[in-house]
Amino acid sequence: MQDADPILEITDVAYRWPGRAGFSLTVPHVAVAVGESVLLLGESGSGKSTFLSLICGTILPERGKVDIAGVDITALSGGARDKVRAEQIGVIFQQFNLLPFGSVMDNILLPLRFAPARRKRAGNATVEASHLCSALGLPAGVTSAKATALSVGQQQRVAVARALIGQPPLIIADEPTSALDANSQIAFLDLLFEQTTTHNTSLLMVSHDPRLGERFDRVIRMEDIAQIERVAA
Ligand SMILES: Nc1ncnc2c1ncn2[C@@H]1O[C@H](COP(=O)(O)OP(=O)(O)OP(=O)(O)O)[C@@H](O)[C@H]1O
Repeated sequence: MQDADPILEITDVAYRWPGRAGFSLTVPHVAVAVGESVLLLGESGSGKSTFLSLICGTILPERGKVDIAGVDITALSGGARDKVRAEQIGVIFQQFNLLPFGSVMDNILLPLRFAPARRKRAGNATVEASHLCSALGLPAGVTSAKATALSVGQQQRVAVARALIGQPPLIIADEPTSALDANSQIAFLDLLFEQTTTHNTSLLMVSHDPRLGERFDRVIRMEDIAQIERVAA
C-alpha cells in the first residue's frame, strides 16, 4: 500500500530575517504525515517560531518549497496563502491571541470567516462550536462570555476550539502548554489528542519540554532538521 501524501512537506527551505538581527535558517527536508503527531523541540532562539511562520505562510522563504496538502504555498499570492492557511491549518499560539472584546463564540467562529470549505465542514457552526466547548470541558453557557473574562486554562481551551473548528487537517501549536502547571499540561494534551485522534488530524507542536515527547508519534529537534546561523550585527 502506498502512503498518502504528507499534509506538510518542507523541501530545501532557506530564510533570513531582514535587518541587523542576522538570523538565518535552512531546512533541507521535513514532512508530517496525515494523522501524525510530531513534537518539535529546540532551545530558545533556535528558530522554532520562525519555522512555524514559514509553514503558516506568514513569512516567505528565499528559496524552497512549503507544501500544505499538496499545494506549494510559496508559489501563491499573499491572499491565496491566507486562504490555504485558513482552510488547512488550525493555529494555537503561545499567547492564544484571542480577540479581547469578542465573545467566546466570536473567537471560535473567526477562522471560518475566511474559509468557505472549512465553514461547510463545520455544518451548523454555532452548534459545532458549542459541542467543541463541551468536549473541551468548558462550562455550559460559556460561549456568550467575553473571552478575556475566562481563566488562562479556559482561554486556552477556547484557542483549541478555534483551531479545531471545521476540522482543518493540520494543527500547529506554538508552546501551548507554557502558561500551564504540570497537571493542567497533562489535561490539556489529553484533550488535544482526544480531538486530533478522533478526526485523524495531524499535529505539529513546538515545546521546550522533552518530557512531552512520549505522547507523540515522533519527536524532531531543531538542531537535527535545520542549520541556523547567527551573524553578529
Ligand atoms: N520579527 C522578527 N524580526 C527580526 N528577527 C526576528 C524576528 N523574529 C525572530 N527573529 C530572529 O530569529 C531568531 C529566532 O527566533 P524564534 O522566535 O524563531 O526562535 P524560537 O526557537 O521560537 O525561540 P523561543 O523558544 O524563545 O520562542 C531570533 O533570535 C531573532 O534574531
